[in-house]
Amino acid sequence: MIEVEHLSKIYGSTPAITDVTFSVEPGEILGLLGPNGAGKTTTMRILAGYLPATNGNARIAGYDVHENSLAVRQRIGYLPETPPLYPDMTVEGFLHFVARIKGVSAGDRPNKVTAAIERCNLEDKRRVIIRKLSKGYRQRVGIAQAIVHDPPAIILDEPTVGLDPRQIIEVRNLIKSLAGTHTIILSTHILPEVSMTCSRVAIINRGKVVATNTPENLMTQLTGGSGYELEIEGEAALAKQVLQKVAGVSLVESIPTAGGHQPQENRAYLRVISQPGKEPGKDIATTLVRAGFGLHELRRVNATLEDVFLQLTTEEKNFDTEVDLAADNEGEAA
Ligand SMILES: Nc1ncnc2c1ncn2[C@@H]1O[C@H](COP(=O)(O)OP(=O)(O)OP(=O)(O)O)[C@@H](O)[C@H]1O
Repeated sequence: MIEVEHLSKIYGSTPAITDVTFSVEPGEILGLLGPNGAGKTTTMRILAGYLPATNGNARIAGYDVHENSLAVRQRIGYLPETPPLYPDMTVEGFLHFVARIKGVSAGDRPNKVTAAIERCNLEDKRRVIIRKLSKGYRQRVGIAQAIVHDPPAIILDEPTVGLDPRQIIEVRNLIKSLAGTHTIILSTHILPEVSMTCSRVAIINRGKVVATNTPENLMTQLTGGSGYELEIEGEAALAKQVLQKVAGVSLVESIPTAGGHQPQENRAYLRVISQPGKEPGKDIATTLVRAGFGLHELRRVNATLEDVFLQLTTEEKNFDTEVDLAADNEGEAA
């Protein structure tokens, strides 16, 4: 439904995005996740037809966003970072206006406006002037204007930014309810948002897509699955040597402490990453005890999306792995 190929944008001499490639299948929610300045807004503005790319191309429902920008605009709903609202209009009046400029016929408009109002839980605010609405309600009106013409694709730039926790949950649920019947891209710099809302994630850093996959696969592929945290009595370097030989162990590293406890004297703290699909916990315990180490704690820890994100966006050396992953995905999508 959405195909982005080798997209680049250079502002003057500053590259904002470089060779961005990803695709979104019908009915999917793709999260574009990246730190501030990563290039999320630039990518979304190009997709929405508001900004020409310097290189590459993007298609929505088969239409090139640059060459067929009118056809694309009719088929997408776009919520920019700041919702484009007319504060002196009522919610209903504004949605009628948007429906008209989006090409909805006069006969269809009342039904489409009512459907958007219901979908976004705005029934109580139908006749309220937008200026008088809270930020959360304004955001809902922003989403309502994006979906009022019932577009197959929806592009949402940081849809929960500035909302309170309750409003965030409501907006996330609303977005999830739109999946299936709509294809959605949302941008965020909030990690839990991606795990909670999106079926796939494209991590973007310094203008480049460094990984694209489901949140679960990213965690498994990039961190090698789950692992264990250990608190032991004995020489850490020796314990590492012993554990490295245990079947199913891929990596052993020292950590400052385990389980968030205060580190104690004469104790060593280790993190063991297991190979995907392996559970070496029992053998780790047996091996350590047989080798004469005191085992105070062995806890299973699952890799989080935060681990993956930090690995991808802070360590330059990991970029090779990331590019491979992105390439794997392109292969899958083709
Ligand atoms: N109009 C512009 N002129 C020059 N540089 C720009 C312009 N717009 C964005 N940039 C630069 O392009 C890069 C990407 O910006 P972009 O707004 O796309 O990032 P973002 O991921 O959306 O960030 P944020 O989460 O902070 O909104 C940044 O380095 C930014 O400074």
